[in-house]
Amino acid sequence: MAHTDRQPAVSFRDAKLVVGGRTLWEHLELDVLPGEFVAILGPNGTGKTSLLKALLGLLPLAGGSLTVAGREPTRGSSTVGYVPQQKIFDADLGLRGRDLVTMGVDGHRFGMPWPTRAARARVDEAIEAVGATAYANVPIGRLSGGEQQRLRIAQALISDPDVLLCDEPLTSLDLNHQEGVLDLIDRRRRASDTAILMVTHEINPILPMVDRILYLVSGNWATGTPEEVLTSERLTQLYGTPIDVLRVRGRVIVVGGGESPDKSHHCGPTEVIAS
Ligand SMILES: Nc1ncnc2c1ncn2[C@@H]1O[C@H](COP(=O)(O)OP(=O)(O)OP(=O)(O)O)[C@@H](O)[C@H]1O
Repeated sequence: MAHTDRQPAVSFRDAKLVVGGRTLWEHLELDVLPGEFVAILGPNGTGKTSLLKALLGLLPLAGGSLTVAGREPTRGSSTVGYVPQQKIFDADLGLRGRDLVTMGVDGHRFGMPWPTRAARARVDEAIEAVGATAYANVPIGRLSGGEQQRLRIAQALISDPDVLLCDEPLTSLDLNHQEGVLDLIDRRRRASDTAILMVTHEINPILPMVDRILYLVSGNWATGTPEEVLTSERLTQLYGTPIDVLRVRGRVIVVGGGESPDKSHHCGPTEVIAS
């Protein structure tokens, strides 16, 4: 549960991001409080991953300001944990899950050749916390998608970050593994007040734990609770084309009409957001 009396974990003020000469979004105003869970939605190419990169200090803003735990984001900071989009590791890669997690110690994501005894103990703890002890010494490319994802989460959390960024962490996971991964993330934010920003094309699996949504569309954006943002009126306004939001047995289905935005989504032809 978010605490309103503390400084925001993340704060965008009149923020503008330009990538490759194109303005992805601008005038963005968003505070994310400690312990808050924010889902970032929108069609392909609207700048969701780029927003995470700005938070990681990898992309500078073209205007406005951005702070993470009160400071400008810097590359490699241990304040921010990052679970990147899933990439398949080569089965012949020598890297073990344990090595991957070790790279997360103190934000040194690109290697830590000689971990100290204390670092090794932290790695063991982080691996145990995600339930990955049994396969931590197996080459990571031989593990299932869900097992790999647990180890990525351990890597992202080992530096005890204030903010956890997740880029489509549920892609290619079955329902069981989706639930396992979400449970890990949700437990963490409850136990440590970690703010979560999760990019996703599938809102339904995370709907029960989402506090707010940031919805990006073609340079425009909307923020609010799921009930506020996921309405036909709000999304029609945002997309500039008729959109219907349906609620079916607790699931949200967004249906575009005419020049529908769903063409640019990963989902089926009529469902913009659905699991
Ligand atoms: N380094 C770069 N140079 C030029 N253009 C880039 C660069 N990185 C990203 N882009 C472009 O910026 C736009 C936003 O990319 P981004 O990955 O942030 O989108 P996204 O909303 O996360 O999309 P998706 O849902 O497909 O993952 C895209 O058009 C992309 O091609």
